Amino acid sequence: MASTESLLLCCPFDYGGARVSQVAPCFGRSLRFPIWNSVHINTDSNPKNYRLRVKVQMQSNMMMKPNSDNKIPHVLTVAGSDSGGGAGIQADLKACAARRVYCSTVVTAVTAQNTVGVQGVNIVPEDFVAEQLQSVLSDMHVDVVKTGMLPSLNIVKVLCQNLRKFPVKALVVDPVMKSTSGDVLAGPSVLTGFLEELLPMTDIVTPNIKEASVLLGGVPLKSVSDMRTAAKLIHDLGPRNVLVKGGDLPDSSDAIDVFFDGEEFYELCSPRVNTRNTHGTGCTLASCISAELAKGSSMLSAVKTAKHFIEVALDYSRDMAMGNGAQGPFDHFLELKNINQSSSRQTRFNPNDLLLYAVTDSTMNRKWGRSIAEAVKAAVEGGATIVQLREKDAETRDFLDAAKVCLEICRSYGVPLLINDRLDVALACDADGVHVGQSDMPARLARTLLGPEKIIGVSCKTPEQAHQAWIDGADYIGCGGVYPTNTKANNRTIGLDGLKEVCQVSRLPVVAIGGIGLSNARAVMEIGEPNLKGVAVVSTLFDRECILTETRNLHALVS
Ligand SMILES: Cc1ncc(COP(=O)(O)OP(=O)(O)O)c(N)n1
Ligand SMILES: Cc1ncsc1CCOP(=O)(O)O
Ligand SMILES: [Mg+2]
Repeated sequence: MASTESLLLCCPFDYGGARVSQVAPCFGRSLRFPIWNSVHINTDSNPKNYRLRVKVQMQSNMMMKPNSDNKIPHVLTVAGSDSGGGAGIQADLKACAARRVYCSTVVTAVTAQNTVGVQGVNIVPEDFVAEQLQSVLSDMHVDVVKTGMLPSLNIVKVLCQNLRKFPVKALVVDPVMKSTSGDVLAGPSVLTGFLEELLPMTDIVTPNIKEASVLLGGVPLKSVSDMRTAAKLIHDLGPRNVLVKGGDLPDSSDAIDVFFDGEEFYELCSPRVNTRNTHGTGCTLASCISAELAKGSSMLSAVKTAKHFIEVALDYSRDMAMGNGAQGPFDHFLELKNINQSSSRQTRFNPNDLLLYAVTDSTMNRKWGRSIAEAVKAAVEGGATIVQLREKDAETRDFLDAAKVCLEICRSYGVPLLINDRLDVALACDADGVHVGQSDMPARLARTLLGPEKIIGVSCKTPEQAHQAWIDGADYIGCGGVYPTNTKANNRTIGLDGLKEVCQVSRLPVVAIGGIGLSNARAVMEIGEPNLKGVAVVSTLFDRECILTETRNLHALVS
């Protein structure tokens, strides 16, 4: 059995698709929770019973990092305490810690609560809420204030006074009115405070469909179309952005949230996770949005990251057993995996990185007598903006060694490095992500195994595949082959029309691939689809004498 600092993994292990069940000592039960640091592969004689021994260390990646102004990103949560630890202040603290942001707390109420329901509420007098606000805001630099349970009108007023006195970068309002168990946490008088004072100061408000209905005087919300209307009407109440959460919408296999920024609507869609452990999702989502804003993200990107974090956390915790009630808490700390603080990629995926996507090929490198690392170095020096190691015939160990060297090179240029097909190699070397095709590891599983931060690209030839890639949590689509190519055998060509069709339905950024070179790259980039972000090329860079020159030439053409 595993000790407190090591986990024993016993799994049928297949390099194309690692299936993992893991004994997690902290919970004393099985949990899917990919925490990788170092992996010792002990190949015994029975290939079905390979054993991976995984040592887990608390890593420096759990530390907070200062923003460009040299200040630690800081969220102040103004919310109620949940004695059960699943929601409220406790969820906010865990969410911010998981997103590596400092979190201070102003407690507005103390609830006696568990997985069954709310047994009691003790409201903190408004003077003492004011005292807590004064203590924090007068002393510490706070980037974002996030509100949860605001149980009295006077508390709302005290909060608004303090926000006027101590302005912050953003105000995130989770208009908590009922607990997950249905108990009332804020009565109708509070609504007046929301409508008259708080919402006009708010940067984003995150109601679920019941809360959206209350904010709008009781109109029922039954469809995504109703959610869009509600988002618009709530926006008219003053907040700059609105996220109406559709998790409770009946008859939907996906969790669809509607985001409205005053100009555009976005339907943010993720698969519904089948679990009882959803207590605290609203608090966590708002806290994650706050944390990302505190780190400097744009609003839409903060919302997307937060939504993805929730999806992955719910998925990891779907079987967790805590309490006897109908709704359990989930585990926020899914991210204790090995990211070396000093050298890891620090920002989330930037679609503009797809501009000039260099994909390596071992046959071409052999032909020209160079190592993978030499080829990668020349490509990034020439201006490649992202690199994929596509080493179809490499031995695992050689591939891993080469990947580590290439990762160092790419990191020193700030260029993301992805691994083609091989999640095991990507995990083992802590690459920035993977690219998978339609017959490789499904993107959804890749997301579960790699966690929310890694980049996942999926090959798509059709609009249906593009839609699925979005649902599965991919970051971008590789679309092709656009033109005929000798690099990938038996690969159907879709032409510029096929590329256009995929771009038009894709909610993800797209990179075109297949037969692209100096003669046609401009035509590809000029198809006029805003989400086509770049070209991915193999032979045009790597089946040439001078990779550096070819990359420079292509870079000049596409930028
Ligand atoms: C950027 C990019 N797009 C598409 C592919 C093709 O991936 P896949 O369909 O899995 O085929 P293989 O590369 O594995 O042969 C890609 N590699 N990169
Ligand atoms: C990997 C891949 N996927 C679709 S086409 C292709 C090969 C692209 O290679 P090239 O740029 O040499 O045509
Ligand atoms: Mg593949």
